[in-house]
Amino acid sequence: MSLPLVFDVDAVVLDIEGTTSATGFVVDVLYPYSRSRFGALLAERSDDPAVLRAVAQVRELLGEPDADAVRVEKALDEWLDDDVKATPLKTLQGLIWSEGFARGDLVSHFYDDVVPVLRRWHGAGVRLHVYSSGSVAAQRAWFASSPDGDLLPLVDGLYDTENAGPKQEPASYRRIAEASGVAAGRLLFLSDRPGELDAARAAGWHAVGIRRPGEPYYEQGVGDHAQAGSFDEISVSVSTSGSTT
Ligand SMILES: CSCCC(=O)C(=O)COP(=O)(O)O
Ligand SMILES: [Mg+2]
Repeated sequence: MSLPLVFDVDAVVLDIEGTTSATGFVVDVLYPYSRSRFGALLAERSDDPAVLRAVAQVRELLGEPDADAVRVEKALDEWLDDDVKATPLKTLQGLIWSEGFARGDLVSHFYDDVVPVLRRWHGAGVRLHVYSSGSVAAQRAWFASSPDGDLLPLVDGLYDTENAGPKQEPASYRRIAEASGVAAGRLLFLSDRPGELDAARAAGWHAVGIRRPGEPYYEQGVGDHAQAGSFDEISVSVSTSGSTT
């Protein structure tokens, strides 16, 4: 095992897929669950403001202002096939999944090392935030319905591509720092994707790449970022002299 990575920060910001949780679970369990329900959602809840807004965003991304429900569903399915993290896809998935979690159809997944470490960091006064392409609604349901019970009390802030912006742009990380009231240099981002780590670092954050065998980005690696194979390899504390904005 490598030496622990040691950070004195006020908050840790967590990516979900590939970092706290298995991409395979998301793709094999959550994606089919949403795919089989898009048609009904578009047909039966076309007046729901969240659905209306997402459909408008799909049409805009397609450049097809008149796309009907069949065309919109086809686009959603194609984005799912290619794991495109399009905001309206994530919004509609979030609506479907949050209802699936509430009904007890779905239970989320966390790697074994994650929950004990999150509890330890939270107990030590480290603030925990989530920044995922999954929508805030999906994140809330994901943390509330874990195999270890409701983990939402551990989490202070939830950020997605709608309220923060794309994960590969430094401006999104600046927005999160501003919204959370934590100075950039007091934030640590954990993610499996090098482009996201680059963007966080460009915004002045600390960043650690999480590399788990079997994950899509494992072979590619995380460039010149510090890396860990599990959360156990990362030590986080909050010094009393830490400056927050
Ligand atoms: C509970 S979020 C579901 C996972 C998901 O749809 C997703 O796109 C996660 O992407 P991430 O940014 O966490 O890698
Ligand atoms: Mg990820």
